[in-house]
Amino acid sequence: MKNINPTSTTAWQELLDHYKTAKSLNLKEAFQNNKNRAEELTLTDGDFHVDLSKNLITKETQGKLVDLANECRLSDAIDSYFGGEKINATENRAVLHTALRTNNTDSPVAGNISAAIASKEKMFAFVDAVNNGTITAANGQKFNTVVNIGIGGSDLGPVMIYEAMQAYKNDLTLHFVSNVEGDHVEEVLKKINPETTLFVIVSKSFGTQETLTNSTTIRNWFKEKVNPEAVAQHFIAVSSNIQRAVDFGIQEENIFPMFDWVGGRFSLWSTVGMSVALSIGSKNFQGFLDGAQEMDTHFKNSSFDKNIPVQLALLTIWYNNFYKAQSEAVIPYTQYLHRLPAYLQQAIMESNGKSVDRNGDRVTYETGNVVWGEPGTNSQHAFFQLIHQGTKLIPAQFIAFAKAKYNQPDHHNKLMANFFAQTEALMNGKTKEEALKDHKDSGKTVSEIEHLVPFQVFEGNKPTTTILIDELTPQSLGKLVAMYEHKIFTEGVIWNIYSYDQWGVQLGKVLADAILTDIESSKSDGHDSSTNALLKRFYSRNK
Ligand SMILES: O=P(O)(O)OC[C@H]1O[C@](O)(CO)[C@@H](O)[C@@H]1O
Repeated sequence: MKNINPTSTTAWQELLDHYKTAKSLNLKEAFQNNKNRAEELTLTDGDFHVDLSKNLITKETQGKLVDLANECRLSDAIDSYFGGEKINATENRAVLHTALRTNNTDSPVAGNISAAIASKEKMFAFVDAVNNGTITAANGQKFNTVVNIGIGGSDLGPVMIYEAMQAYKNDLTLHFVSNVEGDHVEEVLKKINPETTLFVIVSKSFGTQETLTNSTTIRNWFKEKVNPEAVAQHFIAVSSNIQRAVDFGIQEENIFPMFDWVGGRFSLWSTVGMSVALSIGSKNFQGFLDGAQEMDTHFKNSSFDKNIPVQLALLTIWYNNFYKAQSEAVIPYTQYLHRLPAYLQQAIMESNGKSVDRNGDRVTYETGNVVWGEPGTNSQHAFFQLIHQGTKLIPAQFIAFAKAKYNQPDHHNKLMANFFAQTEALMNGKTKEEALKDHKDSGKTVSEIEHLVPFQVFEGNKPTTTILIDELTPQSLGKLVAMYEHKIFTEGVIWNIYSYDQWGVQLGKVLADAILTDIESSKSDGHDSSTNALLKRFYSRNK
């Protein structure tokens, strides 16, 4: 991929100029002045309807942002991405999670795709055998519980999908142990019957402190509760480090390989999805992969002005680098997606939280957007106040599904009414005149009304993107997640950063190991005075 500093492009300079006038865009007026605005700024792809029209852009802004993508050679970068070039340059690896969801071996990465298909088939054979009772617990009973032991990409993706796919799950109950906190593991062990539980250790490296600590604790507990011989039937592993998994005591046939060309936070399509596949079955898991493939095709083949991930990425760049917005919100209007923001936090912030460009130089512009969110309508009763009336600009993506899973029209209509009302209200705000009108016949005095009205005026003009999808299914979920993956990729290309390493996280791991050695010998004098004092306090109170 070419290393192009985005700020040195003509398009960037033109966007800076354009911003000077564009920043006074009033959305309400823009809609009044152009009856076709919604149509002109809406993108569709099958079951996805993505309305960008309530954003602080015009067709001209969109054109200039597309120029930026072209100058940053996004097309070439997409070819390198799908073509298996080692775009994770600092780790000398290709980035081929897209190869996990295609059956088309007529591709420059046919070898990777064939390996992915073989690994998927092994996973599906296991899943089917557990689900139909061919593979059983050591006592011959059917497994009724699965515990996924993993962290980061080996946890957040599977949890998010499991929660999202509740309407598709079979009678297996899943639990997730991720945090190294002993209380987390204890709380899960309290709930399960080891005799009928399958433990899935998920660790690409099989070297992550949290996962190995939890796995060891659970294995010891299991040996005591059941018997040591039964470990072979109750513990399986997903890893790219087969030897370490074998050394841990997993039978080689029960190790499901991962590939080094799939990054942890993009691995939910691989054998990392084992627990989820067990719970929703291989057919639904295949639907999830098929949906992602649909988005891959859309991303590869659509022109940038009609390309959903590209347009979403360009909006992030517009707000982040020109409006200087500090964060963006993702608000799914369904409880099923309550873990989507947490999942996206890793995918987005671990990928694009970088301050060094591809030449190894400190960037001179903002990268990596902060992302956060919670489901609507709950979030309306929590942080929406700040989006409506705070001082910060928080562009928000609103996601909803036209069709609900259960026939509860009263609930669904109310949910959707809120979904539509919020983006409209964020855009329109409330003028002084409208606020005054609300007090008509209220019985309040003029001075009481005048005192209240300034607090009840909303500036409006708050940007939102509406993503309306037909229905939450394995297919549409896969498509949605892939949409964000390609958005992340596009942002990384334009910011000229490496999106697929995570050296900052590695540093945290090393530092924690060093302090652990101190804690194990109750040492508290090797650090700064704050850390030394905190360690002392910890020793004195942890009794
Ligand atoms: O699957 P592993 O190797 O245990 O790693 C877990 C997670 O740790 C990280 O390396 C850093 O948090 C993630 O990228 C990864 O998903």
